[in-house]
Amino acid sequence: MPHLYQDDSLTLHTDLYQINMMQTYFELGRHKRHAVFEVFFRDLPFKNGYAVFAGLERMVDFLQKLTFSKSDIDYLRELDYPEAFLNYLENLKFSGTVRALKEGQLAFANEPLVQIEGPLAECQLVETAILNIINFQTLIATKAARIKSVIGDDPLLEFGTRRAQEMDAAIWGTRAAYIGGADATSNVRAAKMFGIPASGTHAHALIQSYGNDYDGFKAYAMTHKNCVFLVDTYDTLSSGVPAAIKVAREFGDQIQFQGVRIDSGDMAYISKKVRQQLDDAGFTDAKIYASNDLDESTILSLKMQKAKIDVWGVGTKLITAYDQPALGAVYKLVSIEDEQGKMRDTIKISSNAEKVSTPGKKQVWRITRASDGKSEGDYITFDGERPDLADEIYMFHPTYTYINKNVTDYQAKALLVDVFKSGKLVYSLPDLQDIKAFAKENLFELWDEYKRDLNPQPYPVDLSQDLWNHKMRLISKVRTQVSQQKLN
Ligand SMILES: Nc1ncnc2c1ncn2[C@@H]1O[C@H](COP(=O)(O)OP(=O)(O)OP(=O)(O)O)[C@@H](O)[C@H]1O
Ligand SMILES: O=P(O)(O)OC[C@H]1O[C@H](OP(=O)(O)OP(=O)(O)O)[C@H](O)[C@@H]1O
Ligand SMILES: O=C(O)c1cccnc1
Repeated sequence: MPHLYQDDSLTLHTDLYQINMMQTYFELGRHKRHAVFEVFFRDLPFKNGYAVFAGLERMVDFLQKLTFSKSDIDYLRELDYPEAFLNYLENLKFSGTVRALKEGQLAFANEPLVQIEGPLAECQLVETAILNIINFQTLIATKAARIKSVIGDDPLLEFGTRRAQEMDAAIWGTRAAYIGGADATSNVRAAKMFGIPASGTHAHALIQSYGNDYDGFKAYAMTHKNCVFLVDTYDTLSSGVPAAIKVAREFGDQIQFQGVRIDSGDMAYISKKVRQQLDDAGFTDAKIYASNDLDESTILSLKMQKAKIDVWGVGTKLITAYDQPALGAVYKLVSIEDEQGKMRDTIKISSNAEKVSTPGKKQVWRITRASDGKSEGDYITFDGERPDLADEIYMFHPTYTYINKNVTDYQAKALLVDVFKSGKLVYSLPDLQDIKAFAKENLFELWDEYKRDLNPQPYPVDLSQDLWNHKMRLISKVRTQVSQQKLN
């Protein structure tokens, strides 16, 4: 086992280079300069049309508890950081201001999801953990939403813990999956911690230990009221389902025969046969559960084949975000206090147009039509611009500016909400059930074209005219400065 410290903290859950930069800032008297960083991703995960933002609650907890413990400082001393710097770290608490999307909010590429401002060194320290949390949880919430979008109203059970990237990922991934669309989880600890419905059937081992389906189901029925029997251990149609029916008949009202689970084979063919067998036996209410490497494409295919599946158990491909292991959200400096105490907006230029950052402290607005609440797109402004008070806005594509429209009769909703003000938590964290309901509600705002799993239309994320002008000015200013710079 690794060293376990009595005073373990998550504060060192950062990359060494953050501490190194903090040291530079500290020793050169720059650590208290006011800075603004923003978190955003450049590409939506899974080629989906939207992402479901998740991770805020854990991020808040992390920031609230941000202090270097004695053993943290001792460890940094071993790494040879100077005493004056260690003294500074010893007294450090998060004193910054944070705005973020609410959990469950729909998010799109190139818009700020989280905005952290405060003393430069503090903002730098927290980058790694914030990205770690937001990237993972947003990824899993989005994957769950994709899966749920093909499942519709049928229950989606999250079964992934055994295949997750270790324990933390199973726990927080389960929470994120619940926000995005899962209805219950097999992970008992996650269910207990977050108030997620716990759900489960039984494994093949139970049947194997009794040697046949009938004895296995009977044993389970003797010890449980609610029964879902796993019918594919030996032969689903000739043994599993007939044995489940026999036990259900024998136990009658003593149990609630909820249904059967199939976990192998051609699930379209088998589920139809199973449905027939259950119906013929009079168990028309018994549900058919399915699991086995399911994801949105196999589920969609099974739906198209009219598989008779009522409840979907999804593990590996959900909890590991199988087809895309990471979301690439980044944390970029957008504004910094200069020598004169004035804020100076910063930009990062790249030969790749998509990678040029948008300078300045911003706000994101969701523009919806007043008539039906459908979204026209997102509109990024300088903080302080008020599109919600205007009668008309001009929305244009930030690269292909000839794609544009004037929007009237709209509502503009500011998406970044206050979370911390000067280190003090000012946001009351919603209940998980409310977050889940909020995520579902948000989807109603999106046109179906943006929601389809395959090749969705790109959702407009536009800059206000002022912000766009500012970005263009800064690009040419920085280019001029770089070309005039004499390095030798
Ligand atoms: N009718 C179907 N249409 C499309 N995909 C299906 C259908 N039936 C099953 N599948 C999927 O095909 C894959 C079959 O995988 P696999 O060959 O591992 O299963 P199996 O051999 O039936 O069971 P086991 O897991 O015991 O090896 C799974 O991902 C399953 O979800
Ligand atoms: O396929 P997933 O989407 O990851 O769903 C979870 C899987 O975990 C279980 O299988 P496992 O082989 O671990 O155990 P079991 O078959 O003995 O239940 C279960 O039967 C599912 O097949
Ligand atoms: O309850 C189940 O059926 C279950 C739980 C975890 C993994 N696979 C199946």
